[in-house]
Amino acid sequence: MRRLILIGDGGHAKVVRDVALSEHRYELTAVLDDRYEEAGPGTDGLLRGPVKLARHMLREDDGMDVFVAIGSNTIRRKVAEALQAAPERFALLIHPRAVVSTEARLAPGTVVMPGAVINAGASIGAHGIVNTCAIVEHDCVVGSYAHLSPGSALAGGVTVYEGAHVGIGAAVIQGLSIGAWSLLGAGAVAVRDIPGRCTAVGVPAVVIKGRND
Ligand SMILES: CC(=O)SCCNC(=O)CCNC(=O)[C@H](O)C(C)(C)COP(=O)(O)OP(=O)(O)OC[C@H]1O[C@@H](n2cnc3c(N)ncnc32)[C@H](O)[C@@H]1OP(=O)(O)O
Repeated sequence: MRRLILIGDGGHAKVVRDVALSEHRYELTAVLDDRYEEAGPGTDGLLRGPVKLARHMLREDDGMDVFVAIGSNTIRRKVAEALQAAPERFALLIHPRAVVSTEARLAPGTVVMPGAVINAGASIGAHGIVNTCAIVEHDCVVGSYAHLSPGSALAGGVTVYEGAHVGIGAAVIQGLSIGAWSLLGAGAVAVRDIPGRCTAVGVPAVVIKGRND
């Protein structure tokens, strides 16, 4: 069984940890987060320590992989890039009760939460989050560092560009795109393409502001 370092010890990481354990492919070894200044055992016996330990641990142990379990798309990218690890050292975590087509492609560093459905021809980029019960219909293309929140739905052939966040319960009708690093608000319905680096809300979704983060 390979060993796994989880980076991040917040709410999202709790759920990622459940997914990792439910797959029985990994033995969880360490939970690293910059809230910990020193390395030491946590109450659960796992190593706790700052994120900077990860690079050394990965270098020293070929049987160890890593997963960046940080909910913020921008921070997840920053931390994943700083690790400078080969793509295959980033775990791909899929909950056993997610439904993923054999004709879908998922990149390393991505997590698929329970109840999510990813249909044929869809692809999910690296370090994505397909959250609880999200639906990714056939032929969708989801970029790296994107987050599809719980209960969100992409109809067929939707493109979600890098770093975009589709809010909880939001929907995108077929063939449209959500621009890079944009946020589609909770419960919104996109009926037109949403440009990059903006926040759009409502039904139908309209852009309310730009985003610089
Ligand atoms: C497991 C997990 O927890 S995964 C995380 C899932 N989380 C989400 O999906 C959160 C998505 N975030 C949202 O929907 C947020 O409300 C945002 C990002 C759209 C807006 O947040 P902010 O940038 O802080 O804007 P703010 O709260 O000031 O709202 C701006 C205006 O938009 C309205 N608004 C905000 N969100 C929405 C929404 N989802 N739908 C409709 N209108 C909205 C506000 O009422 C406000 O209107 P007003 O100016 O007339 O008063």
